[in-house]
This record gives sequence, C-alpha cells and structure tokens, in this order.
Amino acid sequence: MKKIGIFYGSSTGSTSDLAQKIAKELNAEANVFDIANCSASDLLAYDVLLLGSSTWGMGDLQSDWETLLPELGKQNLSGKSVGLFGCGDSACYSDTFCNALALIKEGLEGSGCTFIGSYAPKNYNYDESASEQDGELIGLCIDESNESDMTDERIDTWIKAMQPAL
Ligand SMILES: Cc1cc2nc3c(=O)[nH]c(=O)nc-3n(C[C@H](O)[C@H](O)[C@H](O)COP(=O)(O)O)c2cc1C
Repeated sequence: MKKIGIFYGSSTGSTSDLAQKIAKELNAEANVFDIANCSASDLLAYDVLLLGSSTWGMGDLQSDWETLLPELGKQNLSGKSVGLFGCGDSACYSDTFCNALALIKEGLEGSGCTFIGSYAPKNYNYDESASEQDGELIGLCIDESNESDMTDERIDTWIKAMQPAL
C-alpha cells in the first residue's frame, strides 16, 4: 500500500481545514501535517505527497513554504507522486487565484517527482491563475470565501483525477 502524506501551509486555517477534509474523503489512509512543524526529510517517508498552500500577497506562497520549498526542491523525489491543493479568493484576487500551487510545482520541477491530479476547470470565476496550465488546473483550487458550496464537488473531481496513482 502506498504511504500518503498530506502537508499544508495555512495562515488563517482554511487550507488546514481543507487538508483534514481531503484526508476524510480519500479512500485510503493518510497522515496530515502542518509544514510549520516539518523539515524536508519528514516528507521523504511518503510515496504520495499531497502538498497544500494558500496564496498570499499578490500570488505568493503561504509563508511557511518559503523555507521548506527550496529544501524540498533539492531532494530526489523520483518515484514519488505529488498532488497540489490550496485555498484562494477568486473575487478579490482574480488575477492571481491560487497561484501558490504553480509556485510549488515550479519549485519541485527538478526533483524527479510526477505531478498528479490536474483537471479541467469547471464553474470557476477567476480571471487568471498561474495554476491553470494547458487548459487544466494543476491541482485542487478552493475558494472558501465565495464558492464554499462548490468545495465538496471540487475535492471529488480532484481525487478522481489522482485515483490511478493512489
Ligand atoms: C492580504 C491578502 C492577500 C491575498 N492574496 C491572494 C492571492 O494573491 N490569490 C488568491 O487566490 N488569494 C489570495 N488571498 C486569499 C487567501 O488565500 C484566502 O483567504 C485563503 O482562504 C487563506 O487560506 P489560509 O487560511 O489557509 O491561509 C489573499 C488574502 C489576503 C488577506
């Protein structure tokens, strides 16, 4: 059985709540960690890494990722599958919606990992997102401030997209 670790950075609790929700919805056992208490070596124990960050500033990473991501990007993650998730606000930050997912992907580009869980965006209202690439969202983008009624369906779509790798 693959070991699944869910690692999140969250400033006001939304991505933390989302991580717990994902753990419940996965049809598999998973451990959940706040990256504020983690170093890169903690993540190496897992085959599947679900990495979450909210987006702050104008399209920036949640601050706890700023030290961990460069460390993680130097590790050999070949053979590992990485799924991305996070919270943003598509009304107030419509041009940088959930950009943090794209920053994590960029930071791990040379690590040898395989990214999983992209899906076609449906019923989103943002203008632009660096996390939409080649017509697909590269991971689970959630807007708890304006579209919380869509959260469950979006989690479901993302988990289905990752399922073959879980
Ligand atoms: C000052 C500030 C800047 C923000 N910048 C962005 C942004 O660029 N893109 C985005 O999608 N959301 C942005 N947000 C919205 C947060 O990502 C959103 O509130 C999220 O749910 C916070 O998640 P957390 O509690 O897990 O940190 C911003 C919020 C604030 C208050």
